[in-house]
Amino acid sequence: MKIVTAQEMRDIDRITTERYGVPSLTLMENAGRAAAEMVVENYPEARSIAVVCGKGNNGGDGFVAARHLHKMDRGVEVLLLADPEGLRGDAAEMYRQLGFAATIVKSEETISSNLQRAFAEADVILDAVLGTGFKPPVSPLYAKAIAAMNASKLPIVAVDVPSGADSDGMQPQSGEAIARADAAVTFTAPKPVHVFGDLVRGKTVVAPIGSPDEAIVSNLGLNVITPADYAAVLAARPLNSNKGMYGHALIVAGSFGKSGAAAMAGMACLRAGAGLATVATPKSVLTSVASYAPELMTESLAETADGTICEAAIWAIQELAKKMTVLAIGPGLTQNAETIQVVRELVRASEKPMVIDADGLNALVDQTEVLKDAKAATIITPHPGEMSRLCGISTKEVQADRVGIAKNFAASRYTIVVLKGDKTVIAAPSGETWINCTGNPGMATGGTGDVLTGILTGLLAQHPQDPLLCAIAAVHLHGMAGDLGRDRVGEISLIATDLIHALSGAFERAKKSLQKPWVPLN
Ligand SMILES: NC(=O)C1=CN([C@@H]2O[C@H](COP(=O)(O)OP(=O)(O)OC[C@H]3O[C@@H](n4cnc5c(N)ncnc54)[C@H](O)[C@@H]3O)[C@@H](O)[C@H]2O)[C@H](O)CC1
Ligand SMILES: [K+]
Repeated sequence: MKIVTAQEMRDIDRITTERYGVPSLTLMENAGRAAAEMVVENYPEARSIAVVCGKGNNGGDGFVAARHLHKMDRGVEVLLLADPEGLRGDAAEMYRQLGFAATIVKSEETISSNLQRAFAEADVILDAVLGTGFKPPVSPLYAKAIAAMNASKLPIVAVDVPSGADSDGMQPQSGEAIARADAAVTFTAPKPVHVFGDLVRGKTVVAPIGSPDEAIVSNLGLNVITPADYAAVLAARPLNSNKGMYGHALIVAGSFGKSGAAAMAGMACLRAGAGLATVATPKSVLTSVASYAPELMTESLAETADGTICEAAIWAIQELAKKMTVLAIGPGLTQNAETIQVVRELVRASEKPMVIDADGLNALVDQTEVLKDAKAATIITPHPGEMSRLCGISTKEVQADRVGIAKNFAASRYTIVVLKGDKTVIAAPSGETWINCTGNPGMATGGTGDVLTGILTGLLAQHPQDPLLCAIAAVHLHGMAGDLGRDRVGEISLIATDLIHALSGAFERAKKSLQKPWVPLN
């Protein structure tokens, strides 16, 4: 789903009205109704809602939401931070249609006590103070309103954007002058703040309000991953399926002391739906990898004195690869000098699509040209540290421009880059770029990267012709599995195998979300 700027959103609204004949008042009606539904869905127990409205169209959405909440038998108090006479256009019309009296709070002296009194009687606050029309700095009156909302203990649902936030900001935002938000509903398409702002604690959803797809255009060139973007991966299988239809993945992984990385990648690959998964691993660790799960096949490789894959294994791996659909190289390999040579030779010569991760990437430091010359599609999955080594810059520099760095590397090495971390970036050689919003800090634990490699390889085994589709699907599902695992065991106790167990739930959640009109971003 495209990310659009505030100005592009205004253009989309205008074009929707001018070219597609949808009145702007209808857009506002749909937006306000979605906001009311978001409150009820997220807080079904809430009996009383305080709707705080500014004087622009964001406030207009608030009036519509208030009318609908009232119709849904909720107690509603509208707190209008302006003179009703000063309302214009659609917002003025929606104010007229409200159907009950609003409380006008426009004095800086009394606003705090007025809002405190209203909040004492409410269960939820709907924040409709400022939206995409906000120009900093926040006026003193609005600043007091935002401070009062933030000081209350109530959950806050943001209409469009948390008030006071920069809609177009591409970095995390914080500060006193921005409303905190526990949930947000935005309209038509997400703005950069919804993806990069780190302002909403809970769910952010995008509600369609009447703009046709053709009207949603953006020059940002950035997309956020949603299940609809990888629906092909979620499709039901034909009844006459056999395992040959879902590919055979070869995972070259593991070393003495790191058998778990190989096993987790292999299991995640199977849980992602690969027909068959074979883990090729040094002789001395084969038994431990094989004993992890009976469904995994294993191949024993010649090894160095350190129990890592040795150069003599290259021929055997290449022979094996001939029968495979896809290859993954990296989890738990170590940086043994011989093993590094194995990786380089495999990447150089492979004729099958490849996922390269972890020590597979460390082996390519100063050798990244090999990616450009690869015979088949490659997907690399570096974390920021690995990316910094591949690019010869510091991790801090990578983190300061994650999108730019991933895009450059993808275009110059002709590879798909999955730059991991909070808000994983996926960049394709074509310039197409995706951002992921699923996942949580609990996933910062050993082995979650191996699980991602496994999921990605499993999807690629099924869809070898579409590596970008597999990359966006794998990253989104992996984050969702992390969220489901977190809901079960908590952020602190989450471990990588929880993600493997939760992957089936992630597939189910993604499929379910295809049925809903609202698009969840996280
Ligand atoms: N498709 C859609 O996205 C739709 C969105 N809608 C909603 O409309 C707002 C944008 O409305 P707009 O009137 O352009 O702007 P705002 O309401 O966000 O704010 C403008 C309003 O506030 C004043 N203002 C601006 N900056 C400040 C400031 N620093 N301090 C105080 N006041 C400020 C300004 O003068 C204006 O009066 C969008 O977010 C959606 O919620 C529509 O409903 C239709 C479809
Ligand atoms: K708002």
